[in-house]
Amino acid sequence: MASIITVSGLTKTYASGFQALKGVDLEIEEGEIFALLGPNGAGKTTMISIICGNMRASGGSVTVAGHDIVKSYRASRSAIGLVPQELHTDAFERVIDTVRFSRGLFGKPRNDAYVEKVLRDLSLWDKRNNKMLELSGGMKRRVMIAKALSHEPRVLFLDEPTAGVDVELRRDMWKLIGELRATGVTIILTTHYIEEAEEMADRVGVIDKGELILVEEKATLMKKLGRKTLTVSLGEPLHALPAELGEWNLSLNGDGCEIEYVFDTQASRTGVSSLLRRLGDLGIGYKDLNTQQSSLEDIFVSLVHQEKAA
Ligand SMILES: Nc1ncnc2c1ncn2[C@@H]1O[C@H](COP(=O)(O)OP(=O)(O)OP(=O)(O)O)[C@@H](O)[C@H]1O
Repeated sequence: MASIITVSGLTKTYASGFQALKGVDLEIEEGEIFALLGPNGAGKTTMISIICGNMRASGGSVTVAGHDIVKSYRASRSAIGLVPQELHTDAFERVIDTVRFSRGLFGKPRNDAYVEKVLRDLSLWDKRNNKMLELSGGMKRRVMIAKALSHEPRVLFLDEPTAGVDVELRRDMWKLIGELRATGVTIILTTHYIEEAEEMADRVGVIDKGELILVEEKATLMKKLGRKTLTVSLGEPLHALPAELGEWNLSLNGDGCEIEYVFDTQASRTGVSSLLRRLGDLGIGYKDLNTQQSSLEDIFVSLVHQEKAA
């Protein structure tokens, strides 16, 4: 598939001397949904701000739809729709006017049929004459998307589209983004939520401390991330793990009162039932069992570790 965005050797050093991007290379394919994951301060917003032309890079280059973002700023910027994290619109403005106004900012001629299509696609047509202050939070978010789509961009950036929204609204937003992709728009979203990447993305990039440490097909990444930790609370503390438990990768914690087993949830045999059977055979009794999915933070930590070790 053809690339719609090419990022090469991108660096950013802020005036303070802080290096927020340390040479990022990335190709975004036309028509895909790409999720950019990263802990706070990783450099996601810095990278998006540079691609969208809101901030200057210190080094490297970016092209959007074939246009260099510095030499052909207007052409590259008009290929992009950006949905920022914060909602900022005039509370007293009508929905349809704010969307038309955004289109005008890009020098595009008025096109009522297109604006109607965008508003209908986002289920906002019935609200077109409402003032922004009369809308719910979810509707306001959809207006922000309508504004970003108003000038017919080929790429849509969504910066944490579901930060701080409830589960139901998050699911609506995922459905909506899937529908937008079906219209041919390439979508790049940043998120802290692994479920969001799992639900929507075709590919996932992980950025940490200004470096893109991994870019992978989602299916491959989910396989790697499908880890859980089983904690077995023992009836009696153990001084050491018996040799008979050597075939499982276990650790003994909590002053010998807990056995921890990290397993791969995608494996055909997780080893959980055989471990519990072996504990029974050895006469090791337990009071409680608890499993925990690796958190996004654990995953980052383990990815960063793997990267450093490699
Ligand atoms: N204007 C600035 N001057 C100096 N340092 C900055 C500036 N803006 C951002 N930074 C630093 O650059 C790093 C990357 O910030 P950025 O906002 O790109 O991260 P992020 O991945 O978007 O984080 P978050 O998930 O918290 O939004 C952070 O350490 C941040 O403190």
